[in-house]
Amino acid sequence: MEQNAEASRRIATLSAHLYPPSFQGSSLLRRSNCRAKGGAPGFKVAILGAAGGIGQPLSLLMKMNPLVSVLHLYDVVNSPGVTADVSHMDTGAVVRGFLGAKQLENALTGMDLVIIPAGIPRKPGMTRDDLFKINAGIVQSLCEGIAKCCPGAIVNLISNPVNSTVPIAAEVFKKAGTYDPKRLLGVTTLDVVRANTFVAEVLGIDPREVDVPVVGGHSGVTILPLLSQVKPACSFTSEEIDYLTNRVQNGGTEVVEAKAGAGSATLSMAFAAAKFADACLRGLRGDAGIVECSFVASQVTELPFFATKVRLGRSGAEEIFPLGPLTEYERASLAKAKQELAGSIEKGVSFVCK
Ligand SMILES: NC(=O)C1=CN([C@@H]2O[C@H](COP(=O)(O)OP(=O)(O)OC[C@H]3O[C@@H](n4cnc5c(N)ncnc54)[C@H](O)[C@@H]3O)[C@@H](O)[C@H]2O)C=CC1
Ligand SMILES: O=C([O-])CC(=O)C(=O)O
Repeated sequence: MEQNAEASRRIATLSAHLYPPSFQGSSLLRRSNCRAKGGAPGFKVAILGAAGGIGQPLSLLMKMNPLVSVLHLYDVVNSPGVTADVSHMDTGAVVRGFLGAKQLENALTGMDLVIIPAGIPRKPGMTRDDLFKINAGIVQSLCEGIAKCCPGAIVNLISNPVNSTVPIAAEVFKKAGTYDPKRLLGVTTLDVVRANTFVAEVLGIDPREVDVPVVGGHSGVTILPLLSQVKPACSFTSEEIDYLTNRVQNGGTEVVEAKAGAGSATLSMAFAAAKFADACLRGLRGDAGIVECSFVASQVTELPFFATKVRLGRSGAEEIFPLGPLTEYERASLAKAKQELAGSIEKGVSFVCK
């Protein structure tokens, strides 16, 4: 019996490779299903926008994550190539590729975690809000697919402007009757990653030892590093506070300008997204004490969405931590952040509710 099963598994694997790597037919699915049965236990993760500047290195990093058993790579272009490439890595996750809107539902069905880096990036001179026109519609249609095919999945939203795309996603889920605020997380990890790096440089220590809470949102003055709450405990001069706050707030623009028209942060963003996704998966597994900053539905301020530290658990963002004591400088920055955030959130909400 066992020998027969093993023989048919091998034949299925071989015959799947006789077909061109077309993503239209069922040959790919047959091959994947065959391998999935023997796959490692773990979570099912989809990346939407997997062939992009962020999507490709993120696909690589998620294929390396031992908590991932199945990895679905979806894009409107080039996903077959990225899938073939990543699928040759000898790690546990089974990789399947999906191309174009007709395959979105198959890409999403059964997923535990959906990561969304789909959408256009900035060029020099643009703000993140300039991306709204195109990215709002992309996020809306992808979230409609999530509501239909995997309404219980955790969603990690990367597409900019995050301050507006997270409210868009929330409205789509509300309309579909599937909204669970705990499961919708805007990814602001890159702000924390940058803050840790820049603070470590100033302090002359290893960035892996530094933890800077970054609150507010993910654009310009809405990005607020709380330098009074850095771990390990330390103090900064007012010049250092100005320098660090500005550098973290403009980290994205620094990369956009350095890339000179070739896009925005992709590699550091893939690193940050993989770090955040791993934290979400460890939370889903039931690990205790998983805390990350994220832009979520929140009652920490009067705004409906705000980034603060959240505790990640089996159902997503299970606890949202308050801001903690702020300095006068931070209180003034918070007021500016809230003013800009309010407009960006409203813009996202009215895009869906218009
Ligand atoms: N949250 C954050 O901290 C950060 C967010 N971003 C944002 O991430 C987004 C992606 O950036 P990059 O990867 O550099 O851009 P990219 O242009 O290199 O890749 C985007 C990918 O999305 C795909 N795409 C477009 N429409 C799609 C749809 N309807 N369904 C699925 N895929 C679709 C494209 O085909 C492309 O492969 C941008 O909006 C960017 O601003 C970038 C860096 C940091
Ligand atoms: O700056 C951009 O456009 C991309 C981004 O969000 C970042 O790098 O933080």
